[in-house]
Amino acid sequence: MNSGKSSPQSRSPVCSSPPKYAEMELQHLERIPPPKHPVKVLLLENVHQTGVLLFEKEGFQVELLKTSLTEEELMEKIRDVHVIGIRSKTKVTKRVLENASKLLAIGCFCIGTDQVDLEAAERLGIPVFNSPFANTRSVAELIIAEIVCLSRKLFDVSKGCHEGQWLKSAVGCHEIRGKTLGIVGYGHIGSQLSVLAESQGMNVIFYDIIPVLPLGNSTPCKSLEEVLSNADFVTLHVPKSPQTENMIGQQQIKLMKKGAYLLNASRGTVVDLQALADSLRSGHLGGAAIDVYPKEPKANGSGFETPLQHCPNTILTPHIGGSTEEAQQMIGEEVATALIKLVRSGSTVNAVNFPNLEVPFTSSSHRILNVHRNVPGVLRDINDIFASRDTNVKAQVLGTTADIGYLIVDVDKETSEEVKEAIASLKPSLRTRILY
Ligand SMILES: NC(=O)C1=CN([C@@H]2O[C@H](COP(=O)(O)OP(=O)(O)OC[C@H]3O[C@@H](n4cnc5c(N)ncnc54)[C@H](O)[C@@H]3O)[C@@H](O)[C@H]2O)C=CC1
Ligand SMILES: O=C(O)C(=O)COP(=O)(O)O
Repeated sequence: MNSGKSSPQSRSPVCSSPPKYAEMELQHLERIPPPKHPVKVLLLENVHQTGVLLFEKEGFQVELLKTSLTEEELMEKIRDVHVIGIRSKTKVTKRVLENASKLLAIGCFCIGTDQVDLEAAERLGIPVFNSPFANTRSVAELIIAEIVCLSRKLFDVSKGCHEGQWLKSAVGCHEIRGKTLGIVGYGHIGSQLSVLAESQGMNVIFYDIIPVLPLGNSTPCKSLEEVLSNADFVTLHVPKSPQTENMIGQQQIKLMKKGAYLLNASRGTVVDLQALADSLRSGHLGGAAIDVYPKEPKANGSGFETPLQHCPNTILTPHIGGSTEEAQQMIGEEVATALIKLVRSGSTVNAVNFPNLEVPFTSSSHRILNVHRNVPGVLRDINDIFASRDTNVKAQVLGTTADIGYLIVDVDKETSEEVKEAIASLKPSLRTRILY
C-alpha cells in the first residue's frame, strides 16, 4: 500500500497554481481566521493531485493512499482524521463513522455516494459532498466508443491480429447509424449519451422512473421492458439502489432482441453477470461491455475474476468510465473546494445529505456551527444561551432536513469554551464547533 505525503516528483502534471474555479470559490476565505488546530485530510483511491494541491495550499495535513481501505483498516485510520476523501470503492459504514469522532466532512471524489451510509453521516452531523457531473462526459464518450467496438467485433478481431490471425469478415458487423440505442436512466450521463448517439445517426429510446426532458428526437418508453425489447443496444445509467439491484437478470435479458448488446457502466449490482455470461455463450446476445462489477479489487493488480472472462465479443474494463485526466482534475478541484469551504466557513453548499447553507463572512464576528436533532425549541435554547451571556447575534441561518437542523451563528464576541459546552450539552445537539 503506497502511503505518505504526496511529493512533487510523485505528482502527475497539474497546474502549478490553484485552478480558477477554486481560486474564485476560496478567495473570500482569506479574510477568515485560519483553523485553530491542524486539519488532517485522508485521501484514498488515488484522488487527483489537484485536490491534494488545494488542501496543502490551505495548510492542511494530507495523507494520500492509492488504494481503498477495508472497514477494519478505515476504522483504525479514521480516528484522528478531520476530512476523508474517497472514490467509488471505499465503504464508509455506520461502524466507521461511529469511530470517527473528529470527522468533519466526507468527500466522494466521484458521482456515486452509495458507498457512504448517508443517513448515519447525517445523524452524526457529518456532511457528504460529491462531484455530481464532472466525469459524466467521460462515461458517455466511453459508451459511444464501445457501441462501435461491439458492433464491429473490434476487440475480438484485434486480439486475433495480435495473435497472428487475419480474421477479415463483415458477417455480424453493422454500422450503428439507424440502429436503436435504449438508455436506462436518463440523468446526467444518459442524457449526454442520448445527444452523442443521435449525432451518430442512432435512434434513441429511454426509460426513467421520473419524468425527464427528452433531448433531440429521443423517445421515452413507459417501461424497462419496452426498452429491452426494442433496442439494438441497451445501456444502463442508474444509481445503486434497492430498486436497481439485479434489475437486469435472466428474464430481462431474454426480452432483449437476439444479437442485441448490453452495456453497463453504472454499478456492479445492477446486472446478474452469470445470466449475462450464459446469454453471451448461448449466442442470444451479440456482445456486452461491462465496466462495473459486484465485487471490485481495492487496488490495481492481478487476481480479478468474473464469469464474463473469455465470453465472445465482450469488452471488460476496470471501472474506468470516469477515469480521464480532465474528469479527475475537475472532480479533485470541485470536491476539495467544497470540503475546504466546509472546514473554514461551515458552508454546506453541494452537500448531498445536509441542508445547503452558506453565510458570508462579516468582520469582527465569531462563528459557531451547531448540528442538532430536528426537534422544537433548539433555536430558542441556543439563543437563550447567548442572551444570558450578553452576546449579540449578528447573523443566524438555520436549515433542516427531516432528521437534523444545521445552524450557522455569527456573534459579536469571542465564544468561550463554556458557551460551546453549554450549546453542545443541549439534549438535541449532535455536533458543535467554534469556527473562529
Ligand atoms: N463507471 C464509472 O466510472 C461511473 C459510474 N457512474 C454511475 O452512474 C450512475 C448514473 O450517473 P448519472 O447519470 O450522473 O446519475 P443521475 O443521478 O444524473 O442519473 C441517474 C438517473 O437514473 C434514474 N433512475 C434511478 N433509478 C432508476 C430505475 N430503477 N429505473 C430507471 N431509471 C432510474 C434517475 O431517475 C436518474 O434520472 C451513478 O449513480 C454512478 O453509480 C457515474 C460516473 C462514473
Ligand atoms: O463517479 C462514480 O460514481 C464512479 O463510479 C467513478 O468511480 P471512480 O471515481 O473511478 O472510483
